Amino acid sequence: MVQLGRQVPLEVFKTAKKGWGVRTVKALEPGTFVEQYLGEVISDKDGAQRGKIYDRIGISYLFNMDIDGQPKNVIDSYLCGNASHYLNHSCDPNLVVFGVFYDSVDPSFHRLAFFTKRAVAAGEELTFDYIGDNLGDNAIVSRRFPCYCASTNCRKWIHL
Ligand SMILES: C[S@@+](CC[C@H](N)C(=O)[O-])C[C@H]1O[C@@H](n2cnc3c(N)ncnc32)[C@H](O)[C@@H]1O
Repeated sequence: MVQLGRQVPLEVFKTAKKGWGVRTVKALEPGTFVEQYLGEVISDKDGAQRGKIYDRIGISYLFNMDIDGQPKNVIDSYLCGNASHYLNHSCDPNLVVFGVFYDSVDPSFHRLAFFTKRAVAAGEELTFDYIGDNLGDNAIVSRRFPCYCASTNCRKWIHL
């Protein structure tokens, strides 16, 4: 069983073009639990309202909890959260996010847990795909902005 409270040492750092980001202090094996996305849990309706405000300031910390295509709650880490608040997008990410039922079986109140999808070197930036592979099409509810992930398969724009 994954202990969601046990975290690997992370460091928030200033990236060249993406604002703040998160890197791992230690090398990580594939499949390592890294962190969960924490914040205020709000309805998808309230999330849409806040999304409009965040669009105006050009940054968003909303994470859609949709795991089955049905409207669900949204996690907003703008005011409270943990280091995952600073995780940036990559088109070739080293993290994957899963909906995890940990202390509730209510389908609206699962946790969002990040795991490594490959081996990660110490000091490497941790990223996930904002478009989402396990969590429907809108991992973070927002807008469109140019992608600076610099991976060889970069899609150039992030459409949220
Ligand atoms: C959840 S925040 C991530 C932390 C953010 N870098 C910061 O400084 O607070 C999401 C925002 O980070 C920026 N961002 C994340 N990934 C990016 C990327 N690959 N290219 C450009 N900007 C990115 C965008 O401004 C996006 O709205």
